[in-house]
Amino acid sequence: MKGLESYRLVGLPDRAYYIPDYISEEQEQLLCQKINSVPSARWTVLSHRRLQTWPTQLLNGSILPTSDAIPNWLADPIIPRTIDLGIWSASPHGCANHCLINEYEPGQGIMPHEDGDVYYPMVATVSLGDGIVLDIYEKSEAGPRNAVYRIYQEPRSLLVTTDEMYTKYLHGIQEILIDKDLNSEMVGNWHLLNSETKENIEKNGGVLERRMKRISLTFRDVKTVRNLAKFLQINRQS
Ligand SMILES: O=C(O)CCC(=O)C(=O)O
Ligand SMILES: [Fe+2]
Repeated sequence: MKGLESYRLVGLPDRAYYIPDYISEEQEQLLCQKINSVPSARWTVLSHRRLQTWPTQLLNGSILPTSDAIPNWLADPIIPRTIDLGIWSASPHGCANHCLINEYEPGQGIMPHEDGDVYYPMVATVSLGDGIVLDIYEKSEAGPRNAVYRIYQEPRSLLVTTDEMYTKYLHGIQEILIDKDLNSEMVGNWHLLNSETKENIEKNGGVLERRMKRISLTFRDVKTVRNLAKFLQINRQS
């Protein structure tokens, strides 16, 4: 893998990076197997997607109540590679300590939103299964907005967003079965996509049907960590 700067998305606000084929097909399959073999209680089922939270859910939506690491089956080789790329070099723990696994059926998505200041402003997203378009929106008080940028996430890719891309823009995935207008002008990471992906999209006139489940692994560094076991001990002693 080359240095991070070779994967920079130009023409988009500062900063985003896209690395195709970040993991292998074997690694993708193993991850899918593991994700699907956890106890069903591990899934939080929402109306438009379901998700797993590792190593555990946040307390009050802001505190990671454990110093346990993300399990190896989920962390390897993804996190060590992100560390090698230097993306956590300025983050509070120098590493991702939290991962959300989102699963979308074809036609499902996530409303435009921002991830907020609970996390160090950096997200590393690995995609599994189907490809999908991530839309980037300007923050606006006024009604419906159109995406200002679009990023096509291929399976096995890594997308990194940070700085203004994290703090000043919203991101979302439309709840549609067919992504349209996919071309070099509309898709901010077009130059970094696999040539087969581009040929396939061009052959279909810039249109792609979502046919399979898509799973995203979003790695972040939660700023506040409390070791709850220790905390309870101290409280019991006092
Ligand atoms: O699935 C994705 O790529 C985006 C997920 C997301 O925005 C989130 O979990 O906050
Ligand atoms: Fe998000």
